[in-house]
Amino acid sequence: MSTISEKIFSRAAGKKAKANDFVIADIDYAMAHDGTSILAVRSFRQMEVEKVWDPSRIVIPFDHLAPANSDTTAGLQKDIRGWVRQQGINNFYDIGNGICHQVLPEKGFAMPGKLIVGADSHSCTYGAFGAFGTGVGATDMAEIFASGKLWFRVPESIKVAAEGKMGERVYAKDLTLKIIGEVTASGATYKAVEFYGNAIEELSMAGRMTLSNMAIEMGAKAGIVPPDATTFEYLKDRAVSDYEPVYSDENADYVAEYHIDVNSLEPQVACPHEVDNVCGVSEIADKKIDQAFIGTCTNGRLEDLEAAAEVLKGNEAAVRTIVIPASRQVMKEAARKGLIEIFLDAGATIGTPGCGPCLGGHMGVIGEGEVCISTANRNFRGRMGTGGYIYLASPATVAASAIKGEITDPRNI
Ligand SMILES: CC(C)[C@H](C(=O)O)[C@@H](O)C(=O)O
Ligand code: SF4
Repeated sequence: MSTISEKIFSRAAGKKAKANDFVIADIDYAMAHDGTSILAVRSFRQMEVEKVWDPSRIVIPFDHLAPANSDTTAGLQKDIRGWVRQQGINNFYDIGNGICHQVLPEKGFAMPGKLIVGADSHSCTYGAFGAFGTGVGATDMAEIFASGKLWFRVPESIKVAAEGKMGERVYAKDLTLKIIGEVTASGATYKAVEFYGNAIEELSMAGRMTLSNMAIEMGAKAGIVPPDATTFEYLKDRAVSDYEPVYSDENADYVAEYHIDVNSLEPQVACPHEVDNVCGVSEIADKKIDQAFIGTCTNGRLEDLEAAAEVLKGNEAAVRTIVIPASRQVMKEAARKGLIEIFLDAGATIGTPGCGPCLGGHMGVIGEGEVCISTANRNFRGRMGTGGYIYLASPATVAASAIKGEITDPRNI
């Protein structure tokens, strides 16, 4: 009896794999972005291997400091562009294409049953497609570049079941924050979380990506949604290869189970400086903010921008508000649907698709003592600027808070 993770590792390792086994697995797709490819390529060069194992399985998006914010960054990015050309890596997505965790799914690399490894901690996002997606360090990525393989300890699994009907202006982000509050920031350390229940099944792909994206915030190695008709529909005309959906056996082993009732779930907020410091918006309403940020690999998708625009339409933001679509594709659709105009009319600033100020590099860093409400996935101390305070919430809650200049329940707009 096997879990999804055990089955994926059994295939990738070419032998039966059970939780806690050590295996050497073949990687289906490997991703490194501008931030981590620099270190991965440095290590790869030290290994004195001439050619990467398979250029068609490597994806390099530039998103973290893109466009470059300094001459140092520009030089490093120039070097990687040269390396990508020299290695014949065609899946290179330069500045403005968007955030790695949006670009890979959009381009059809995230598929059920695949083992997808990224040099970025939020590579668990690909679990939304029934893949085993996980993050590794840059030196591990260098090994993958060279051999296409990496060692793993097969994780044990946890089951999270969410049932019920979510109320108006309550979204996947609220459910995700609720789950993290219950499981805690370390409650799933090195475990694969599998998500079940009608509340998960009813989520769109965008909602599932929000959920899987934040699995790492519980310490999880992966956060997997079993693939279904919603998944297959998204992948139609998009998947870059054949794929084989993988499901857990009925009596598979889980080391823990959580049940979440979403019927009475109110919009949630994660307060500084821990992601599991979660409360209902009513408990923190009226907290003054200095900045609102809508974007990131957690909540910068079309559906997120639609939810924010619905709240912002005809209103004016009381604080500086930054909107950054997760990808060029998202931005294009947002423009076509008139969302960009709604944001501009509300006084918001629109940024180049990419990570933006999410990790405090550029495009909206906050000052000492300032408060930002953000749709991102991390509110760690200093992440968006030294001495700053970050509150995490859904795009609708961030939009409502932008209008009022204080944390606001989107159902009250
Ligand atoms: C820069 C990168 C290594 C980092 C990560 O791995 O997650 C970043 O994307 C983040 O969100 O903090
Ligand atoms: S948007 Fe934020 S969390 Fe996502 S990859 Fe970029 S920096 Fe990391």
